[in-house]
Amino acid sequence: MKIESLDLSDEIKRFYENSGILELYPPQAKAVEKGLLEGKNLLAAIPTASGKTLLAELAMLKSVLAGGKALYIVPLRALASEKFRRFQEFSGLGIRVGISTGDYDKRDEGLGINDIIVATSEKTDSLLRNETAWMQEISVVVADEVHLIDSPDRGPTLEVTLAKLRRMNPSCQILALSATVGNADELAAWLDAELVLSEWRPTDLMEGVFYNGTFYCRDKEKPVEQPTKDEAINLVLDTIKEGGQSLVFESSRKNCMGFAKKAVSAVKKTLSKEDREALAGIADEILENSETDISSVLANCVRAGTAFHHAGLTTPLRELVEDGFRNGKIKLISSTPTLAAGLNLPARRVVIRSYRRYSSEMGMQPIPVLEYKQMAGRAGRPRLDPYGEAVLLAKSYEELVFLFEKYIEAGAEDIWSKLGTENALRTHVLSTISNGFARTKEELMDFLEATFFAFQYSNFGLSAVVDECLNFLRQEGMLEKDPDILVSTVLGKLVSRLYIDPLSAALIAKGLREAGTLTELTLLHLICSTPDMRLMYMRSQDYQEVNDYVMAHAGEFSRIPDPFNIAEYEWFLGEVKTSLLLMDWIHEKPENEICLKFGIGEGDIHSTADIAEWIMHVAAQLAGLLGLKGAKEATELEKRIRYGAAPELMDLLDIRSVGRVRARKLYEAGFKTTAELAAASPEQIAALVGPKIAERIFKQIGRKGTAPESTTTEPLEKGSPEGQRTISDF
Ligand SMILES: Nc1ncnc2c1ncn2[C@@H]1O[C@H](COP(=O)(O)OP(=O)(O)OP(=O)(O)O)[C@@H](O)[C@H]1O
Repeated sequence: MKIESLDLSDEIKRFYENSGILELYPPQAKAVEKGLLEGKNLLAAIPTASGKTLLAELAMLKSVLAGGKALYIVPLRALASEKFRRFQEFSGLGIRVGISTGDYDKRDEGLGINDIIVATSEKTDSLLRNETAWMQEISVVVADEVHLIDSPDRGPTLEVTLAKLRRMNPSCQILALSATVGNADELAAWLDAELVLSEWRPTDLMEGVFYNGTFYCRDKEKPVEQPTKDEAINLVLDTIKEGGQSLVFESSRKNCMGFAKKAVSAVKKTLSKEDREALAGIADEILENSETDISSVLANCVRAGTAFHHAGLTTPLRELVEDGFRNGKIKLISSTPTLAAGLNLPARRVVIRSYRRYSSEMGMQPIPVLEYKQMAGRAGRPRLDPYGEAVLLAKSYEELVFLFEKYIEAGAEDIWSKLGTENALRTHVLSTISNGFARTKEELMDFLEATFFAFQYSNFGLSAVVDECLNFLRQEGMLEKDPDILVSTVLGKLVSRLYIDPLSAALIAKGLREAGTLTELTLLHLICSTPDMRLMYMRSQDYQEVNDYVMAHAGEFSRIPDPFNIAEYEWFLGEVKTSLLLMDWIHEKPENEICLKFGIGEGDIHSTADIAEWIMHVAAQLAGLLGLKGAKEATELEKRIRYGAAPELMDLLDIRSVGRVRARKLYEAGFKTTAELAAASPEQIAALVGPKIAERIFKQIGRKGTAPESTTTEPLEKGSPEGQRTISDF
């Protein structure tokens, strides 16, 4: 089906033809036949890189150019940034694109001027809770990676958000993009959507198992040279020899770093002079961006053409590795599965070195087929590779047979709603009531009928869980006591707007009420013991490694007195670790020292600080509303967590491009406030922070006798240690 033949404006057709896209891929053509461009709801359950995003673009563009507004929902902020960058290419069509991330109690009304808005499902939910006006105008909703409805921590928010959006705008078109799942028909039926099921891919995917020097795939047996003792390195070298690159997926950060290091000597020998020069440049940029031991290990790997990629790296470092791989210089990325979650970084060969994952309940378990398919689907760059190869490693013939049966010949599992637990439901019951979607139990059950959970379990058992939630919310003062009506109290509305688990809010209020003197550690412990913070800790990529670390330091951690002495606050060691980590952070301990002490990456410091800042903000708001002690202390701590600095630097830290290190340097040199800075000479400040930063500072604060220029909207220097904040994943 030619782009030319589509029911689209000429300008849209020209846009795609100019980017070399003349013909639709088969699944895209099927979607058009099923009403994609006629406003029909549609679920596309098709493989990675088979054109899902483009399919959604066509519908969004058609609606937007007819006066509509599109909302593109993704699970991760990293993905939001990727899609935002992609959609900015539509500016030539006069289309404005916005990205909504950050604070969850903001309405982001200003974003309403955009035609396409990209947001995470959590942010979308918070915009609904804050009754953002432009949400009523949405004409097309795209739910990307919709199979994540299956995930316990992100799934419930996605399905409730979709239910709310459909309730609010019954006429808006829903486009759900999913990896191949076992029950796509059920998911489509829930969304009243047409279903496009396809296994088609632009690049042939050869899935197989490597055993005893041979790659077994379909009916082929491909011997692979064994220049080293490590089979995975041999596969990487074999790929380089064929002019391709490799992604190697590992089960933990330690293993992915270890593999990248181990492959250095073999991969280095394959590099051309031009590659080495380009790689040296990337390595230097990495070292300019970050001064930790991990980043110097990464720089050394990159110089040799290998790299590792995991959530502990800061965003700038991850982007340098991704760009270096996309432009063909980095030959191997060894990664944890984060990379497979939707990021568009294909490679000729994908090696799944470990198909097991650590689960706290059952130890090492085989990953789901869906997760394997996500990783395997990264094999084969469209238009660049003749094919893609996904390789599982077997140590025995029995394992080879197991892997073929479990992963290659099997279909993906069904996905299941995880909404039916009190932990998942509590926050959504409160927000549904706070936003007026339900004023009685019946109306609440009627609303919940629209969720995927009710569709799969026909509301069985939901009523009992809902009652538990309502009782909890009433006893915590978030709902009016009258059992016949559902009305949020002022506290309930605030908790809903702040986008925090009501249980977290209740624990914070109790802690503020009952704790003794409020020290920094008390307040940090308070927020670290909330379910929202624990979720972040549990979500940390290598829960096993984090847990091992904590247990190894149990002696040290258990000596920390529990500042609360309150029965409900079991002093979990993980919270101790996070509290102590944050204490070091706000006391300006160097990032590398914190990384080494707590066995984490810089990215972890920033994502922990991101969440902690938010929950400390909530603590300040709750203390203010409830008239409890701690509002002032929490407000100050919120800012200290944002910047990782002591109170005296707060004034300087309000200046863009001045982070904790530069602020401390200026302060120690006698420039303690912006006023003292404004009175200084450019030479004095340039001697401390360099001419470029000095210029930026004076642009913002002006110099004695001169007015500051309008606040610069220029982006912070890519990866500058000052103020560069990675963003937590949702
Ligand atoms: N019909 C087409 N003809 C040629 N190229 C296409 C077509 N559709 C998409 N592409 C290109 O293929 C690549 C992958 O497309 P797209 O991002 O839409 O796939 P996807 O399934 O969303 O990928 P991912 O699973 O990584 O999100 C993009 O570079 C896109 O420009």
